[in-house]
Amino acid sequence: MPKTITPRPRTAVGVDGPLVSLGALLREWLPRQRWFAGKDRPVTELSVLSVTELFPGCLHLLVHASHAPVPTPGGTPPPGDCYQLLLGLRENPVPRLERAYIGRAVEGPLAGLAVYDALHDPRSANLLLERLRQPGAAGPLRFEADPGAHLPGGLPPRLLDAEQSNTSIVYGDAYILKLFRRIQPGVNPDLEVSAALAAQGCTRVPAPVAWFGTTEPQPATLGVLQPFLPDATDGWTLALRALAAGDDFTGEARELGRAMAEVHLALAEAFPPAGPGENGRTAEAMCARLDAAAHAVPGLRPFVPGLRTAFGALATCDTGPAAQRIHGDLHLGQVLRAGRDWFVIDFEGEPSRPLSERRVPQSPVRDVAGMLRSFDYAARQRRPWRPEWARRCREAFCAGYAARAGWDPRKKHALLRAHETDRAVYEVLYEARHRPDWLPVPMAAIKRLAVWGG
Ligand SMILES: Nc1ncnc2c1ncn2[C@@H]1O[C@H](COP(=O)(O)OP(=O)(O)O)[C@@H](O)[C@H]1O
Ligand SMILES: O=P(O)(O)O[C@H]1O[C@H](CO)[C@@H](O[C@H]2O[C@H](CO)[C@@H](O)[C@H](O)[C@H]2O)[C@H](O)[C@H]1O
Repeated sequence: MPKTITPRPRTAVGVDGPLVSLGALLREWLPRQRWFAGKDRPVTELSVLSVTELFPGCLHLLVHASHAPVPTPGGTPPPGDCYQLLLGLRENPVPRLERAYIGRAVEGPLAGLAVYDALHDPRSANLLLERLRQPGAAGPLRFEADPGAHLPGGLPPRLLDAEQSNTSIVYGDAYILKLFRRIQPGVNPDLEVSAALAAQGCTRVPAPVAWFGTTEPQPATLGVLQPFLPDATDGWTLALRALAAGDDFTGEARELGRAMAEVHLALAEAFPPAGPGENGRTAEAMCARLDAAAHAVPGLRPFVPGLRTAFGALATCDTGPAAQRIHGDLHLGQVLRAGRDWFVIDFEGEPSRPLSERRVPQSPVRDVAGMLRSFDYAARQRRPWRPEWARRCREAFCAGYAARAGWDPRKKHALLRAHETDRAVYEVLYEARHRPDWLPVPMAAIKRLAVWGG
């Protein structure tokens, strides 16, 4: 069962804690947030795991949202998730913070105060940067910085309003702070991997300059500050632009393949290799994920037998490239092009998987499959959809990858197909939960992948 930070007894909001007043507000507000993972299951209880006054008028909270357990094949989903919140408290709602307004506390010691998401407030964002500039402790929170980094103060903050799994603030177009929203115990691979790659001398990944975490109720990473690439455009935007203009994207795709191979080589240097992947175990895990996804998304059920053949073929094929640390959630939105160079960001892995699982070495083919799926997503953004455009980008990406990695993903047919299928299954679940309008995109791939040879 995925690990999550779980509540201790007697701290439940609405029981007798000092935050008695926030329970009702958060219960209504949390499920509406893009980053809230349990949208498909009602919240049965909210508990406050830790509260720290970060500065006057700003509370840092770790909150656990419990859900009624739903038995599914492949395991019971976690009873809930832990989320990081920064809450601003003011006497009166501030008009310019209207979008961030959560509500007015009606009971308890905070009664009468206006409560809002403090990350929208430039004053709180500034104070947070100041905290990162001065490493040290605040209650259970620990702020740390790269000793070689000299962070300037007074950089104007700007909240990114991209649809994200987390929340990011850009400071003066020089740094970007990502606050993880869904918190699991342990070091977050986004910090762990980017720090290891920086130590390795890999310049394709922005190196962390400061970060913070908590020691309670269990050690966990809460946020990472990295250099911001001001003139960068993400691969998704570039791909859609090329499609709209009828432009070829194969040159970019080839370069991207090369860049990704370089990152994989650096990752293999930075973390001990794990030996040949065990395809049988990987196939079993893929089958279990398929069953769980089909349980949650009925539209997937007719395709299960066909999809299983891809996993069956994996179980009996050659081992393939050694398992190693990988990106884990690679798609066009995770790569940035600045000038002629591609950079790779967000090494967090698939947000719905337990951290421990995301840190396990996996086949690099998984990342290749993620990017191939992304070309398909992009090509389906236009009508009529452009299968030829996607096919050529996929070829070019693999060719660029092969030129640098020394092995060609196209020659690992069964491995690639199984990982692409597993990734499409993940996408079906992701879209069903977060963006039901997008569900037809991965479902189209599912229909294709369920037919052997398709
Ligand atoms: N170092 C950076 N430089 C420029 N833009 C960045 C950088 N890091 C992230 N971004 C922008 O922020 C967006 C969200 O970042 P990401 O790490 O993918 O967050 P999430 O995990 O919430 O999806 C990216 O799509 C990109 O546009
Ligand atoms: O960027 P995140 O780490 O939050 O990743 C999650 O959200 C992505 C969408 O924003 C999702 O990616 C899927 O949609 C993309 C287009 O928006 C497409 O390029 C990807 O190929 C597709 O997987 C990702 O799966 C999810 O983990």
